[in-house]
This record gives sequence, structure tokens and C-alpha cells, in this order.
Amino acid sequence: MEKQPRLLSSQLLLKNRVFEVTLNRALLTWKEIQTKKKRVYGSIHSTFKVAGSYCVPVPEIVAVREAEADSRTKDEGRWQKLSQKPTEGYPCAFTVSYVERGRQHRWRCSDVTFHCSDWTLCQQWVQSIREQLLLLTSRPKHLLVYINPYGGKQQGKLIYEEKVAPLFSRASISTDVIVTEYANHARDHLKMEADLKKYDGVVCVGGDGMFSEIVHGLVSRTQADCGVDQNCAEEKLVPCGIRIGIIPAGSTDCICYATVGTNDPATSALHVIVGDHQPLDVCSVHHNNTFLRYSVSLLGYGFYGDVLADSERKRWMGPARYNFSGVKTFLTHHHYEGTVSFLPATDILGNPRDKTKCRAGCYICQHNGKLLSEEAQLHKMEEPVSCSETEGDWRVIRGKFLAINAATMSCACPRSPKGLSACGPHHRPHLAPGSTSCVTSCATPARPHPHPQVLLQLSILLKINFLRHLLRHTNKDDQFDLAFVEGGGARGGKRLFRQICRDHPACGCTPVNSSWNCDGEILPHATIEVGVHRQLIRLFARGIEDQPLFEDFCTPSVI
Ligand SMILES: CCCCCCCCCCCCC/C=C/[C@@H](O)[C@H](COP(=O)(O)O)NC(=O)CCCCC
Ligand SMILES: Nc1ncnc2c1ncn2[C@@H]1O[C@H](COP(=O)(O)OP(=O)(O)O)[C@@H](O)[C@H]1O
Ligand SMILES: [Ca+2]
Repeated sequence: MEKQPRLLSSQLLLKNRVFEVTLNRALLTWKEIQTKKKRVYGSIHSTFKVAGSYCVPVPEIVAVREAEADSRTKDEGRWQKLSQKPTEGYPCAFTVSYVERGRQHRWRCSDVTFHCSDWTLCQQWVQSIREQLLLLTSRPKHLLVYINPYGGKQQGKLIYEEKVAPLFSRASISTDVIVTEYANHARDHLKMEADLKKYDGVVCVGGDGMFSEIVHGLVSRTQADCGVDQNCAEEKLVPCGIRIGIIPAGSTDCICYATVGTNDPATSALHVIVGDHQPLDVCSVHHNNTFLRYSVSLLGYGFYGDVLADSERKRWMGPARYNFSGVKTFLTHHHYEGTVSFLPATDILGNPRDKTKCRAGCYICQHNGKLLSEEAQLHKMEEPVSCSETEGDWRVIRGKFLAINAATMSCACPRSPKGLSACGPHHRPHLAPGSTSCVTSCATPARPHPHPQVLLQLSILLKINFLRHLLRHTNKDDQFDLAFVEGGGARGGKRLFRQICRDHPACGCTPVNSSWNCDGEILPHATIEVGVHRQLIRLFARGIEDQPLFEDFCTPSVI
């Protein structure tokens, strides 16, 4: 790494020990200097030895402030030993707040206080660090915050006040806070009223539904401002210019979990403060050339649609409603007839079975998801295992389905830490390659055996298989190695799925439809068209970082 020129370097006291503290444009470092008596040719000499050495990247410094005046007094004795004395009556210490990494991608804000020999030096340090922080132009200064007091365990307001607001104020971020009063309050405020020029970001406190309101408000507003018609499925949408922060306070919080690696409010607040940015693909959902909704996480028909419909009636249970309805829906075992058509994402790296990991700074997400031609061959999707055909470029799957899931991100959440489309160990689909992963769970194979006993056995087998498939959501295994599960990346751009789940063919019996689960909101239409819009929005997140090996909170990095 290129060595950065020193901006400032001094010997300062930390917990009554002497440290060489250095600031350059990239790092704040402090190295302990141990004074040790040493006998040289019969006389006693003091020598200095460097012991512990720590560093914090400047972009991970949250704030710097002068420390309390009384904190220096206990160190006076030590300064006298160093033949210096702190200036009387002035604060001679400063505290640096910085990001400390913990287990499971958690971040917390820690403080380190350095004591200076005089007030002027202390001011010099505070000024220099502040100047470096001012150079970080991607940090937000003024935020618009929406709190959903109704989602999750109804703790949104408390979570914000106790865990987030103090961090924003420490980082000198000013906020305008709106506690929503009804569903779609935030969406409509953003779409029609909010003066977005005043803000560097919008933060939502709630679950995926609250995030979805923000996305709808911002995307609709941007399209209206740019004269783009959302009802036209073929239109290329204009990306939103303002970043979104998610403070998790909902029931699943999968968008936060999948983009940050944890659903911890303080961690999310710190990602906002340091000004992270993570682009995200967004699916648009249309029905008969009418815009229905946008989706960022899961579009699920069958199992997940039924779980959602049932669980909404049990909101009083809080997040546990999903477990209850999940088991109930599984036992009810509905399947639905339909047709899924999609354009396979053969030219895109990062299909659901490739071996690349999507991590912070992911190459695939940064490079348009495009592959050089020979790489395209290497990563070509596997051939379908059953019940599919082709219509030109389109792949068509007809049959009875237990579930059809289109996951635009991993959908990782505490219930499913590796995500819905987890395939190999440690693998997640990418956050913004311009495609979505479609996984169908067929209830019937291509040619069902006519004998009723065989059909019964098949049905039991499929139920066991579906349970195995669901249980794999809760761990890290490959879901695509089950014979009845089909999967693939479907490419972005124009239309991705056509005629998903067309209603029952004309065979005389009454068609029974499920509904779509669209990021946790119910879509009553069965027939939908879906298109992927690459990197339409940006979050205050950085994707999932590779985890260092440690036990507890361990930064600043020991160097
Ligand atoms: C027999 C029991 C089966 C248990 C299977 C467990 C698998 C869990 C997978 C979770 C997938 C999550 C996809 C996330 C979707 C969210 O956008 C949506 C809304 O989130 P929020 O508003 O924060 O609640 N959540 C859901 O639709 C919940 C699905 C849970 C199904 C058990
Ligand atoms: N003040 C409010 N009162 C009622 N519903 C609200 C309010 N604010 C937002 N909503 C709606 O609450 C629903 C659930 O919110 P969400 O954040 O998804 O929580 P959860 O994760 O518990 O489902 C969403 O449909 C959202 O639009
Ligand atoms: Ca919800």
C-alpha cells in the first residue's frame, strides 16, 4: 500500500500509557511506546520500545470531540515524568468515536480518548481530524427519517430514539423525523410532498414493507420528474439519486440483513453515518400493462403467498406469525397450476449456481454483470431437470407448483441466514447484477403416473422433498440439487417473466389461485409480468464484508 504523508504525529497519553499517535489521509494509528530502564556500560538509560499498535481508517471515524476537562487530571503525574505539564483550565484531551467490528457483521461505535500535553496541541488534533472528515463527501449531513410505529414488535420509535438518534447526533447529522400515521403515508409524502433537495438520504425505520414504501415513493417521484411512464412495462426506469438507509424494526428485515449481514439498528446507523453505498436491482411488476408494484427481495407465489395471506390475519402475534402460518401452510399443501416463462440470464455472471460470492465491493455487481464470452460459456446455466420447454429465447415451465419464487437478492434473514437462493456453502446471489433468481418447486413431474396409489406416494414424496427444500432455506445447502426444484437467473432489461402462473387451463374445473407475496405485501393478481431494472436504487450499505477471524469486538485493527 502506498505510504500516506503524515499530517500530524505526537506522543499522547491513553489510559496513562504513552502512545505515538499519527494521522494521515487514510489512517489514524496509535502505537504504545514502552519506556524501559536499560543498563548500558554501567549507567542507567531510558529506552523506548514499540508495543501494541492500532489503527482506524479515517472513513470509519464517526466523530471527534474535546473530552471532559477533568479527564486529564489523573494523568498529570505521567506528563510530569515526560517533563511536560497540561495547560491549566482547558480541555487537553480529545475523544475519537470510530466503527468497531464485532461478530456476525455487527458494528458498534467505540471511543478512544487521548490526553495531550497542552490545549493548543489538543485543538490541533481535533481540527486536523475534523478537516479529514470534511473531505469525506459521501457522508450524509441531513436526513429525512420515516418511522413505522406499527411494524415488527411495534418498537420502531424506541429503537430509533435509543439506538440511532444518539449516533446520528454524535456524527453531527441533522434529521427531520416523521412517524407515519397510516399505511402508505411515507410513500405518498415522498412521492408528492417531500423537498428532496434538502436531504442527502432517506432513512426508514421498519421492516421490508416500510422499505418498500420508500422505494415506491422515490422511484415513482423520480419517474414522474423525468417523464417516464411506470405503466409501460418496456420503459427503462431512471435510477433514484438519493440513498436509502434501513434501520431494521420489522418482522423479517431481509433487505437489511442481506445487504449489511445483520439486522442490528446500530450497525445500520453506522453504515449510514460513514456514507456507504450499495446499488440494488429492482423488479417492476405489471398486469395487463398496468403497473402494480416494485419488488426488491422476494416475489413468491404459492407457498410464500399463502403464508403471507394467512399471517397478515395474525399480526397481533408479531414476527412469530410467520412461523405459525409457515407450518400451517406447509401442512395444508396447496399447489397451483400455471406457466412460468423467462429469459435465461446466460450472459450474466452470478447465476444462482455459480461459485462466486457477492461480498462488499463485488466485481460482478460493479461490472454490469456482464461476462466475456468465454466466461459466459464457463458459467452457463445447467439444463433444466424437468417440465420445461423453450419458445425462442424464452424458457417455459408449465405444471403444478408448490411455490414459485423470484428472488432479486439472497433474501437472507435470521430465519434463513444463507438466504432463499443459497446454493453452495457461503454463496449468495448478487445484489445488483441485473437479474433475478427464479426457483420453482413443481408439485407434479412432467408426465404424472396415472395410477392413484403411485400418485399418493408421489404426493407424500413431494411433500417430504418440499420440506427438505424449505429446511434448506434455514441452512446453507444447495436447493437446486433436489430433482423437483428448478432454478436459474433470469435476465434483466425489458421483460423477464411473462405470464407467470396463467390461470388454470380450460379443463372444466374451477381455477384456484394463490396470491403473490411481493416483499411481504399481498398482490391479488395471479398473472403478472416482471422486469428487472439494474441498480435502480442505492442503499447506505456496502454488501456483506468478509468476516475477520475473531471472538469479540476487536477493532481498531492491531497492526
Ligand atoms: C415449515 C416451515 C417452513 C420454514 C421455512 C423458513 C424459510 C424462511 C425463508 C425466509 C424468506 C424470506 C423472504 C423475505 C421476504 C420479506 O420481504 C417479507 C416481508 O418482510 P417484513 O416486512 O420485514 O416482514 N417476509 C416474508 O414474506 C416472510 C416469509 C416467512 C415465511 C416463513
Ligand atoms: N402508521 C402506520 N399504521 C399502519 N400501517 C403502517 C403504518 N406505517 C406503515 N404501515 C404499513 O405497515 C405494514 C407493515 O410494515 P413493515 O415495515 O413491513 O413491518 P413488518 O415487518 O412487521 O411487516 C406495511 O404494509 C406498511 O406499509
Ligand atoms: Ca411487512
